[in-house]
Amino acid sequence: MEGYSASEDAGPSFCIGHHEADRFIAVTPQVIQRYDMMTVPITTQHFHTRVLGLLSSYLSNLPSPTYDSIGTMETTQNTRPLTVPPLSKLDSHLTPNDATSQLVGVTSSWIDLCSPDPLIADLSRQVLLLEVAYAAFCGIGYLLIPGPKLHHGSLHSEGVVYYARAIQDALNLGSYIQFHIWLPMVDNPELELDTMGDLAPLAREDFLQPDDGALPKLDLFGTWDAWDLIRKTCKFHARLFVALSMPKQLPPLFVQSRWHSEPVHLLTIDASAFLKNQKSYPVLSKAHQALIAKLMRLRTPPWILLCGVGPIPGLETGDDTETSPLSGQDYPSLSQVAGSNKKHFDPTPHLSYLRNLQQRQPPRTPIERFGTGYQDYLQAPLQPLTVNLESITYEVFEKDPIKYEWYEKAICKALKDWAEQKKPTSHPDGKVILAVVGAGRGPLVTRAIKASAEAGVEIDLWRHNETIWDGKVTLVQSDMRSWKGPQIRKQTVVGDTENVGASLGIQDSLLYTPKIGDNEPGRKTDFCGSKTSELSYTHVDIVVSELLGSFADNELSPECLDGVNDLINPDHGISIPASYSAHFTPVSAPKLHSDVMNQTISNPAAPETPYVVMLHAIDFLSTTDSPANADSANQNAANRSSGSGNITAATEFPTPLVKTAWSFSHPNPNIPVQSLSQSTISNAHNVRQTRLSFPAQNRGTCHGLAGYFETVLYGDVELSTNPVTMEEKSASMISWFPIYFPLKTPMNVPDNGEIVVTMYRQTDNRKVWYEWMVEVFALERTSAPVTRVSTPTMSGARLGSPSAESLKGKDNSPGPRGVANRAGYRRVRVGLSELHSSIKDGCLM
Ligand SMILES: C[S@@+](CC[C@H](N)C(=O)[O-])C[C@H]1O[C@@H](n2cnc3c(N)ncnc32)[C@H](O)[C@@H]1O
Repeated sequence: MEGYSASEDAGPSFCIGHHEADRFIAVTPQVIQRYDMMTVPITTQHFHTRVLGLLSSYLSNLPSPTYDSIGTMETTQNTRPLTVPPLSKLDSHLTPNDATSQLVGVTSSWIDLCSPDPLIADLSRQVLLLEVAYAAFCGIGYLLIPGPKLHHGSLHSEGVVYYARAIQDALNLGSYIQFHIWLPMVDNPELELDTMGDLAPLAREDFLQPDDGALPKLDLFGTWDAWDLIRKTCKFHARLFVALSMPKQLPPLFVQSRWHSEPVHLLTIDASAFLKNQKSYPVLSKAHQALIAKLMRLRTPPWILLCGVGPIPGLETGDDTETSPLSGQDYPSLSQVAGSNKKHFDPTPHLSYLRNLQQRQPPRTPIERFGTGYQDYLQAPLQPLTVNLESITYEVFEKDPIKYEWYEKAICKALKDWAEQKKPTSHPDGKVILAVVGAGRGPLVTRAIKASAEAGVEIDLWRHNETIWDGKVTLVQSDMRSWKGPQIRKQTVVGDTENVGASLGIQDSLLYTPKIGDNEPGRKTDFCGSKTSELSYTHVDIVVSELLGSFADNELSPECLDGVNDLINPDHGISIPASYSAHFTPVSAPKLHSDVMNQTISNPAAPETPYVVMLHAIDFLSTTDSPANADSANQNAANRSSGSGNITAATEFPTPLVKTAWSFSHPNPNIPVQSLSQSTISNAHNVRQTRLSFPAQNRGTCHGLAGYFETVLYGDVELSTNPVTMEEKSASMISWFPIYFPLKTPMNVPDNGEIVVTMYRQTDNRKVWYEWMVEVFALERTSAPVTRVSTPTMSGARLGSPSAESLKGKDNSPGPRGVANRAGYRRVRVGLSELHSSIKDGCLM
């Protein structure tokens, strides 16, 4: 944008904390030192030992579990409550003090809320709740809760519901505390190790399932699944967040993008995730840097917790060496090191690295700067035909660095073509008659005048006339749908009595009357008082409009332009835009879902309202990249490179599969003749419907649809908000945020599933609204896989294995031509949403 310099953009600031698994000292403001915050265990080793002792003596007196007469083991006999007594003085170092606001409390990791043994699970629950209650008493505002244990012998993820239920209790107990569930990015059973003193191995054999010998596998979405269950059980609680642990080897980008859509408020980075540069300083790989950069651009950027990076200098080691952290573009710059005769010793190199990384964050893009504070913020749609926009709103529109440029380019091209093709104009003088309809404060008029000068083609411009336009423009103040068109003078005599309004086809009172001194010499007299000429209606050669909404037609551009359709020169007339189309793709959007649910309390129409929203924390459920190939290849490359430098495209999240719902073109030769016997004008020709299928490579939850638009202004001049084409067609355009169609109830999507969306644009001739419905399908094998490759059933797909790659739909094919027809498989519908309708908040015509 003009006048913008990257240096003005402070970029995101990093809040960095220190975590030590066994911190023995009481944390005071002096201890925190150069960090922004610090973790502290709620209870001590003393408490741990006390609970283990209690359990041990209890178990030694407990007979082996037995089934009762009905055949259940969940009896009082087996689950007799063992009560953990309240915390004593030695059980916690924590006391309310001045540092409390900078502390993140950590609950015990040795408990096992998911244990299949009800005794262990209940004991764990008691420990957690005692700790939460004590943290609340001390005024702790943030808690880090170790995530659920997912593997118990051959049982997998069985106890997560118990864990979730305990978290729900904890949320009620610590009513001012923000809870962060600490999770690895993927479920890697090999890394889920029990350590000395853990309760998990104490689960009684009787409650475990016999080992089936099958080795548990790495599950890329295993921990996300657990999180999904926890937050659903807790009804998307507003104080429940993710603390995400960043491993040394990052998972594929499609897993990263899933976490990016979740409320990750803490990002933990272990010392082991760092690489060493040539000078043995800790640095992060490019892939890690890229993920951090993306997370830091979220509406609520996560705090970073450095784990296991050594003790706090001077306090936990007795070493109080103080050296200012290194800084520079390339951390740590070799020249800095080489050129310095002072020996650097940095006691907190990981922290210095992150501070330096913060300074190297790329400047925000124009749309990010423009949309600050609007990320993932739901905005109610406009009523453009019934509510007048305020000047400030226009001022915001007019800041767009691309839209007006592109309109000028399109008008210029259209004028040049007109002249080159020697097309007759609607004006007797040969001027091209151009009307800007819906001109707002007139920026498109200014652009039309510039385009005319640039193309060297004279125009007769209809809109409004102010001094800056040098009287070149004719203003008509009316709804464009009641305008009868421009008028030209014919060389015959007209009577004095003819009034201006009649000549323009609208009421006099709606006309702009130039003040004395306005640059319109004799215009009024000329216009109606000439005795030598007569005014008659003529056509418009080029109609320029910008009536587009985030979903192209949602602000009723089709209906408005229908109103001027007959005014356009029938032989050569042009509309800029010539056409526009609506596009969408299914998304996981947990934050938007919970916001919509909150709004539903006061507004029952909320879950059936399409919202304008700057989408950030979302994950595309259907993508065009092959997760198995492209992503992991990119990922490996990105993981290998280290140090500083630019973050490359190899770290981009997968490209969404965005399909076209429908389109509109202008002028429209197919508007049916309206019946004179009807009091209202039929709008049936602007109804649309579509049914589109989206292969979903990975399991997830569909919360709604992300909608976009594309428009052809003229020739190859196009605007787009579609994330797939925006960069190529109109990068940096800021005028439109996407649209979001919510689902009342989120829908689970299985791995290799398919999402089919049916959508309508409806009208009752008074308003326009949308209806949408989502179906989810799983693929079920009906016979042995077919190895022969035969005719593709959909573009980009082959018969045979229903791998994510083969499920990709690059075309716009709807459900019936989607994955269903693959030999050896059939589609099984596993989910069906209700038919959502925005009729209550429909756009008034
Ligand atoms: C999105 S704004 C665009 C304003 C300006 N052309 C620009 O690009 O900055 C659309 C404008 O069209 C006007 N508008 C919408 N429907 C109209 C109609 N039926 N007749 C006249 N003006 C209309 C609105 O009031 C608004 O000023």
